[in-house]
Amino acid sequence: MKIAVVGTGYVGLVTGTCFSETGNEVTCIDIDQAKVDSLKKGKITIYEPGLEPIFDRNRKDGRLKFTTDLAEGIKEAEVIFLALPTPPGEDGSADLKYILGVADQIGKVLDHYAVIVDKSTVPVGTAEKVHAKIAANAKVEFDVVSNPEFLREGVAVEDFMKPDRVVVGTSSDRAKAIMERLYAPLVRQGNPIIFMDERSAEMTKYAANSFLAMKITFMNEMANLCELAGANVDNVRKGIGTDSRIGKRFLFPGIGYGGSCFPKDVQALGKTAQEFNYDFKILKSIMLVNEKQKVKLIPQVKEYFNGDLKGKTIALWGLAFKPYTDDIREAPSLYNIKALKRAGAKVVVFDPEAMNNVKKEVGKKVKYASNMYEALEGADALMIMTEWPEFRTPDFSKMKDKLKNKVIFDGRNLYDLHEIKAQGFEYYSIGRETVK
Ligand SMILES: NC(=O)C1=CN([C@@H]2O[C@H](COP(=O)(O)OP(=O)(O)OC[C@H]3O[C@@H](n4cnc5c(N)ncnc54)[C@H](O)[C@@H]3O)[C@@H](O)[C@H]2O)C=CC1
Ligand SMILES: O=C(O)[C@H]1O[C@H](OP(=O)(O)OP(=O)(O)OC[C@H]2O[C@@H](n3ccc(=O)[nH]c3=O)[C@H](O)[C@@H]2O)[C@H](O)[C@@H](O)[C@@H]1O
Repeated sequence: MKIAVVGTGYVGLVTGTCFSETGNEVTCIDIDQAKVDSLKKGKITIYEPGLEPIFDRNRKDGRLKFTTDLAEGIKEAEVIFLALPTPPGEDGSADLKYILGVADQIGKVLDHYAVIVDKSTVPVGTAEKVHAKIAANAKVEFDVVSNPEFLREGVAVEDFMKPDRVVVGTSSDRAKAIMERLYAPLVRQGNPIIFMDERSAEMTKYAANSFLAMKITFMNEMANLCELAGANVDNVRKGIGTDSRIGKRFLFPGIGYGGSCFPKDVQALGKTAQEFNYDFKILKSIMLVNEKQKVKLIPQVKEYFNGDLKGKTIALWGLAFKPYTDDIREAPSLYNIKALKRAGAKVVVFDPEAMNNVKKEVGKKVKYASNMYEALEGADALMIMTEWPEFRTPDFSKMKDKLKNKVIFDGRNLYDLHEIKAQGFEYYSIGRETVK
C-alpha cells in the first residue's frame, strides 16, 4: 500500500518506518528542511532503541522516502497519516493549528480518494473539524479516521509493531477495510483492532493517558502516606499489583510523571470537561499532586544541609523524563535544577542520552559531567532523577570516594534499603523509611 505520514517526529518517524517494514511504500513529510535532509542522508533524528536498523534497511530498499513537499508526498497515497504536534494552547487545551493547517493544504491538492488518519492526540470532535477543512476545497471523495497512537518513547518500535490493541474510529466501511488491511500484519497474535465511532476513539486516547497518570499519581500519594505511617510503598505496590484487577504496571512511585504527553493530555482533557461544563475533579487533583511530587525531595535536601544550599554542589544522575530516551520535555530533572539553583546550589549533571537537549535548554547554569562518577567528584550530595539501568548497580566504593557526604536522595527507588545501609549511606527515597 502507498502511504504518507505528515509530521516526522517521534510518532511520525516510528509510524512511517514501521509501516515500511511491513512492506508499504511510505513517504514521510515534514516542514523542517534540516530534519528531512538528515533523514534523506540516512541520519536518524531521534533516539529510539531498535528504530535505526529498520529505518536503514527500508530507506536503502527504497520503501521509505522523505520530502518537504506535501503535494508530492501524498501523491497516490491511499492513507495519509497526520502525526503533527498538538501542544497546549494558551488556555491549556490542545492547539489544533498544525492539524487544521495541514488539513486545509490537503484539501487543496488531493486528487484521489484517500483515508486521512488523525494519529495525533486530538480532542473529541477534531475528526469533524478536519473533515470540514478538507471538504472546503476537495474535489474528490475522502474519509477522515481517528487512529490514536499508544506507543511509549523508548520502546516505541515494540509498542508499534506489537500493539496491545489498535483503536480506529470511523463511520466509513471503505476506510475501515483499508485500515484493517494496513494493520493486519501487526495484529496477527490476536491483539484486536477495535473499531468505534470517531468521537469515542478520540476520547479513548485521553482516557488512557489520564488513567495511567492517575495510577501513578495514586501511588505517589500512597508513597507520601507510607512515609508518614511507617509503611514501605514497594511492599504495598507488590501487595496490590498482584491483584489482576489492579495490575502490576504503572504502579511505580517516584518524583512525578513527565514527558510530552501525560502532562499536556491530562490538562487538555480537563479543558474538554470544562467546555462541556463538567467538573472533572480527579483530573485537577492529578495535576496538583504531580506538580508537588516533582520537587518532593528538595525540602529533604535543604533540611540535610540545615536549610542552606548556598555554595553546596548537588550532583544529578538522570535528566531524561524516563530511561531509554533523550526527551526532556516536562522532565522532573528540570524542575529540580531550577529549585536547586534558586536555593543557591551549584548543580552538576549526567545523563547517558539527554545531555545535549539539556544544554540547549539550561545552558551554562549547570556543569556537565562526562560520566556518572565524574558528576560526584567533590559533590556534597547525589540526587537521582531517572532510573537508567546503569545507575541501578553502581560501584558504591567509588561513589563514597568521590562524594563529600555519603548521602543520596533517590527519586526512583533504585536501591535496596538493607544494601544501602550496609554501604553506609544516608538514603532518602520515595515512600520508604529513611536510612541514616
Ligand atoms: N511522543 C509520543 O510518545 C507520542 C505522541 N503522541 C501524539 O502524537 C502527536 C505528535 O507527537 P510527536 O511525534 O511527539 O511530535 P514531534 O514534535 O516529535 O513531531 C512533530 C513533527 O511535525 C512537524 N511539523 C509541524 N508542522 C508541520 C507541517 N505543517 N507539515 C509537516 N510537518 C510539520 C514538526 O517539524 C515535527 O517534526 C502529538 O499529538 C502527540 O500528543 C501520541 C502518542 C505517543
Ligand atoms: O501519548 C503518549 O505520548 C504516550 O504517553 C505515555 O508514554 P511516555 O510518555 O512515552 O512514557 P511512559 O512510559 O508512559 O512514562 C511517562 C511518565 O510516567 C512516569 N512513570 C511511569 C510508570 C510508573 O510506574 N511510574 C512513573 O512515574 C515515567 O517516569 C514518565 O515520567 C503512554 O505510556 C503511552 O501509551 C502514550 O502513547
